[in-house]
Amino acid sequence: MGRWPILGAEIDLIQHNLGVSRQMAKKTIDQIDVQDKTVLMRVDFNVPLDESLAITDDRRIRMALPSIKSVIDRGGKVILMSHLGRPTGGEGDEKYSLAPAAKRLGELLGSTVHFATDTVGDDASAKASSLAAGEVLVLENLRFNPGEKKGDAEFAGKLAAMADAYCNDAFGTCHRKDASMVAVPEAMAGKPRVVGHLVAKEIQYLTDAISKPERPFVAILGGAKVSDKINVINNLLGICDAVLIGGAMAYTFSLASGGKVGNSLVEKDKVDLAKELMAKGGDKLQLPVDTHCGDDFGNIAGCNKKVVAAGEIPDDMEGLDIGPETAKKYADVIKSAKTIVWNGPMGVFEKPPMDEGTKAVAQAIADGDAVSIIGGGDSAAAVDQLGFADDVSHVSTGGGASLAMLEGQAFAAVDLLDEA
Ligand SMILES: Nc1ncnc2c1ncn2[C@@H]1O[C@H](COP(=O)(O)OP(=O)(O)OP(=O)(O)O)[C@@H](O)[C@H]1O
Ligand SMILES: O=C(O)[C@H](O)COP(=O)(O)O
Ligand SMILES: [Mg+2]
Repeated sequence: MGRWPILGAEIDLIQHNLGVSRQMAKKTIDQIDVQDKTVLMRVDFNVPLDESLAITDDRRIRMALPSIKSVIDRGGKVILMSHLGRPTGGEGDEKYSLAPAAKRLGELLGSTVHFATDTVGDDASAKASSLAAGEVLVLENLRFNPGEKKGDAEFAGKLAAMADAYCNDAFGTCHRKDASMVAVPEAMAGKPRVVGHLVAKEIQYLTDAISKPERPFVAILGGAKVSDKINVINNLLGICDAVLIGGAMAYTFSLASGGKVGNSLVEKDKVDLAKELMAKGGDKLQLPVDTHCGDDFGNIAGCNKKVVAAGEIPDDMEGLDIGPETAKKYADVIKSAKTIVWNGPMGVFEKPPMDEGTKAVAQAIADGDAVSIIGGGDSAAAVDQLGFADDVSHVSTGGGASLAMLEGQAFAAVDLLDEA
């Protein structure tokens, strides 16, 4: 691991962008008068749920508490809005309800939290207008309304009309331009539009940590959102010294190098991009050398499983984790790093033994002495569940959002808010 090339121009660009769009001080929720006022607060309650719809990691809810308390403790009313998952508008969407998140919030606050079964319909309007000072209402999943993803102005106008002020405390969603992130605050021009504690804290931490990273700077990328996150690799190659690939992302690369991927999750339309990235990345882009695969995703504990060389996954099997050789190879790189950004588990960590790759990476971070930032709903759940949360420097609530920051992307959802 002797070579750590740095592309100075790309670093300058990132630092420039971080400097311009992140360090502009925004007005915070604590700085506005909320007594008897209604605050419409966008939070990211997109929490991981198990098959019985129990929340497996409530970090995103806990991290929103300071902003919610800031309003209710000062005699204000809070209407919370969030998305959960990616409902398609068809059968089975019930599993994306925010009802479990509203219930958990009530437990954490130790008070009744009202829940509306719609977002801009009769139930939401009735419950919003009867809200008393110090009370909280959670609206149903914003993405049940197609207007949310489309940034629809009419949908946004109805949400905006419910409140006297807007607060963005949804760090995990700050890279999105959904209606609740951009069109709603736009529709509330003239009323206070502020950031919450979580957004302020995350942006500050990530700006400080990644604007001048101590080197070697290693990025670890995995998880399931391949088409969302594969594009970021191009930029990561410019600013990091090594980029380690795991999770489902790995199989698109395998396909690009002519390997056999069986039934693995792949994005065929990203194969050309994967080829370009491999050519650009050279040794810096590190791919798995072996894969732990299985023949039944629905029954991982009981199915046939075996470790094969990367690119040799049998036709009736799928890749579910990095193999032990890859874990060892990645652990060596991680232990010599000084800054680490990790988004996306190395495998299906929810189902042992496919948690082994993720565990090995987490252990290597714990054994090393790098500043480590783990981002993402499921990645945060993984480090918590595997017992490593205290060994990382910062567990960010944003996966895609922290990667977007790393790219130096501007957040329209933050830029349009009031300045302090
Ligand atoms: N080989 C694989 N095949 C299928 N799913 C995988 C594989 N490896 C990891 N996963 C799944 O990826 C999911 C997490 O990916 P995701 O990209 O959502 O990460 P995240 O940390 O939640 O980031 P974000 O906050 O951006 O969603 C986990 O549920 C895990 O089971
Ligand atoms: O989990 C996340 O990264 C955020 O909640 C955003 O979700 P999305 O990727 O579905 O927009
Ligand atoms: Mg996720």
